Amino acid sequence: MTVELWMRSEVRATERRAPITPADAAALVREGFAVTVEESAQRVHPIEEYAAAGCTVAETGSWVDAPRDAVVVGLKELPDQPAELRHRHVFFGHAYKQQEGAERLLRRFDAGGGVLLDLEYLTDDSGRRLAAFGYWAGYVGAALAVLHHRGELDAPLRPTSVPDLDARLSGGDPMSAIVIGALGRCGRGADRALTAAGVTPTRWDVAETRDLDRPALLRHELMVNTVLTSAPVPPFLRPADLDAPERALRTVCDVTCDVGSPFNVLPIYDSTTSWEQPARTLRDEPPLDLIAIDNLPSLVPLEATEAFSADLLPLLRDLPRATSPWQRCERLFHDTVASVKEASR
Ligand SMILES: NC(=O)c1ccc[n+]([C@@H]2O[C@H](COP(=O)([O-])OP(=O)(O)OC[C@H]3O[C@@H](n4cnc5c(N)ncnc54)[C@H](O)[C@@H]3O)[C@@H](O)[C@H]2O)c1
Repeated sequence: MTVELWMRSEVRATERRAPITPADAAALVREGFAVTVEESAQRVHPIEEYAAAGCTVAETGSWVDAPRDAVVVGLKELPDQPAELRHRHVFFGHAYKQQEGAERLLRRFDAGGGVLLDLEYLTDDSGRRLAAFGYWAGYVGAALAVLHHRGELDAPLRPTSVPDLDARLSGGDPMSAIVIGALGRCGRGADRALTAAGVTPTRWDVAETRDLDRPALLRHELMVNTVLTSAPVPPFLRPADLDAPERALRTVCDVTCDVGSPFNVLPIYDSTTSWEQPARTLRDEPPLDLIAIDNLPSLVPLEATEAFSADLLPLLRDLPRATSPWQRCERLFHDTVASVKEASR
């Protein structure tokens, strides 16, 4: 049976990324998938490249009328309509941690008989995420931190490319920097940006923070946090640490952006920063600025799309066989919908 994948247009006008590149769409078509791609005003790859890859081109937003069996693939939020969702949807739903609008989204699926296969929960048997944007998030976060630290970051931020950022990073003055969460995806991306800037960072991961040496941390001029924790750990920095006389730290980039979460390792600020205002002053004298942008990979849409699509391609190939990552996703969806309904009884 032919499986139909329907890549929808993203709702947000600033979202230039896509889950599947034209080259990977071509591979899927060669392997017998029917791939439909909606037109999109902002997607980084033009629709002509998808058409040349053998995809059927459809109008923006036409997934609502797609055949019932089509699997609708996207990245970020769905539009508010229709009220009932009939299809299987693959995207980041942000619907399982009681986020704003989560219950309404789950009820739309329940009403239409559709299923959310949430990309965030597509994991291997050990719980590790299989398709993620982390590497380029860490790269952009560290790049912005270096440029800000040098007084070279212009606002508002606009989508750019890795070669452009690499060129802007090269040739500056040396600085001391630390990456925490250095062994992870974002951490390795941060390392790449710092290397492009001629900086060799101190690299900390779980082993180095077990017995946390805050004074050592504060002796770095620049810090990039890329930790992913699922259990509370002592904060790396608390507000009082920012007033320590030995603080050399001037720029913090919190790629993790767990603000408000009980697992937040940087409870030194209470709201994220943005493309319009990427940096916020936390202390005046000596200065300390924060960058905490929660949509970093969208700033390098081409590289982010290519890396994500490479992760997703083997998983899409497995979709017809309902392998264990997909089964886990589907089970989680049904369990969460059941508990939402139970809670409102
Ligand atoms: N700001 C953005 O735009 C953006 C984009 C993508 C991901 N993220 C976030 O970045 C974070 C990292 O994502 P990832 O894909 O790199 O995760 P990952 O699992 O690949 O890496 C996380 C790293 O943190 C380390 N770690 C965990 N606890 C630690 C501790 N107590 N001390 C030191 N190191 C510790 C882990 O060992 C691992 O190496 C996540 O919270 C993710 O949601 C943010």
